[in-house]
Amino acid sequence: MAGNTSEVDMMAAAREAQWSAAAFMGPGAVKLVAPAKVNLVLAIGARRPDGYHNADTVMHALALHDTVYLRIEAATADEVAQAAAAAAAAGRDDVALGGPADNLLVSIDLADRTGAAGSIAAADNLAFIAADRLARAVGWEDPAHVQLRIEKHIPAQAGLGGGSSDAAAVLVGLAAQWGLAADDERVGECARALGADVAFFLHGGCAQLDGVGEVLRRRLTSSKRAVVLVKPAAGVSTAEAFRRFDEAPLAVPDEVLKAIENADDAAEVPLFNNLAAASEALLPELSAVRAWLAERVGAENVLLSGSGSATYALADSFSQASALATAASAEGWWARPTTLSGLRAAQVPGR
Ligand SMILES: C[C@@](CO)(OP(=O)(O)O)[C@H](O)COP(=O)(O)OP(=O)(O)OC[C@H]1O[C@@H](n2ccc(N)nc2=O)[C@H](O)[C@@H]1O
Ligand SMILES: Nc1ncnc2c1ncn2[C@@H]1O[C@H](COP(=O)(O)OP(=O)(O)O)[C@@H](O)[C@H]1O
Repeated sequence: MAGNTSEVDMMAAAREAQWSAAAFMGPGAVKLVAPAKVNLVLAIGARRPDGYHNADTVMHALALHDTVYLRIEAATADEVAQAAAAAAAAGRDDVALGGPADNLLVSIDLADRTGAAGSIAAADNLAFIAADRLARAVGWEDPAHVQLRIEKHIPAQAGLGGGSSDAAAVLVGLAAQWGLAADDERVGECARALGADVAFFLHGGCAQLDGVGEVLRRRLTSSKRAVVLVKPAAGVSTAEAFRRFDEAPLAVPDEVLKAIENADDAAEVPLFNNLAAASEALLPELSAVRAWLAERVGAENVLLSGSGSATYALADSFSQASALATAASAEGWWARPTTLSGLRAAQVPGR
């Protein structure tokens, strides 16, 4: 039985390697890095009439990242329409049609590397929504097949911004492929409209944002400090965390706001998150993760990232982060050692 399983795994791995090489080598294929983030500070304020909350946040990119491959194949309008009809008839949900003239047939191959495979229909994938929105914003009407392969190392519903970062990477990749300037304001507008987290990933590193968390205020000097991420199997829905927050909103102490304003360097930012209590109320296991980490690195170095369900702890060294990840895995939690980083959603040079 064990022999069979490993044979099957090897076949799957070989097929996947072949698929990947065949589809994404050669002209027109690009490789993009889509980093995760943590919120060093998440200071949630008042609820606005549109349902979103004012948020003052300091985000930091991580070395942990998804990898997004993008390949565009020119096609005729008829070919796109026929392929879309065939995919719909076959009930395929890995393909979605977008663009201002229904001119982009986007296929998404999601390869899970987190060990917690979740399937997302292409039409719901933020990577597709990003492509669709950007094509509409710039009036890109050329018919084409857009092939995306997303290797997911960032778990979903973790507060690590994986979906948002994939979306930012697609914006960056398509903008380059379509000859838009790197700072074309329509790219930034699409990012801000896609969700509160997407805009950060266009800047990356360490940055302070306000608005609902999508408006860049300023950049801070980034850090390379080692970090361990620990996440229970269950995720937290961001929308639900905010609903719970509204039942008992927690104010942000003035000292926190002052400390953010005075910090020029990520290392000077005190960790703070007034959404964490709402997420802990939704998922009590988060308190256990927090207590477990606090005992090992001190409570001041431990925080829930965004709405969770990943908690991060700043470690003294990468080997300490690795040892903590091993011990946390033994508790049954998903855990990874990584570092804070200066990464942003970007094309890998030479690809
Ligand atoms: C809380 C934060 C902190 O970085 O991150 P995550 O934990 O999701 O990673 C973000 O503000 C989330 O950003 P993002 O994940 O892009 O959320 P969105 O899709 O924009 O919003 C999901 C839902 O959360 C609520 N929401 C989000 C942001 C905000 N400032 N106020 C809100 O009330 C809204 O109900 C919205 O419908
Ligand atoms: N490319 C994607 N990767 C992960 N999740 C995605 C993606 N596109 C859409 N989603 C949806 O968005 C939800 C939240 O995204 P996620 O990356 O988990 O961010 P966060 O935990 O930071 O809010 C997921 O539960 C999933 O349903």
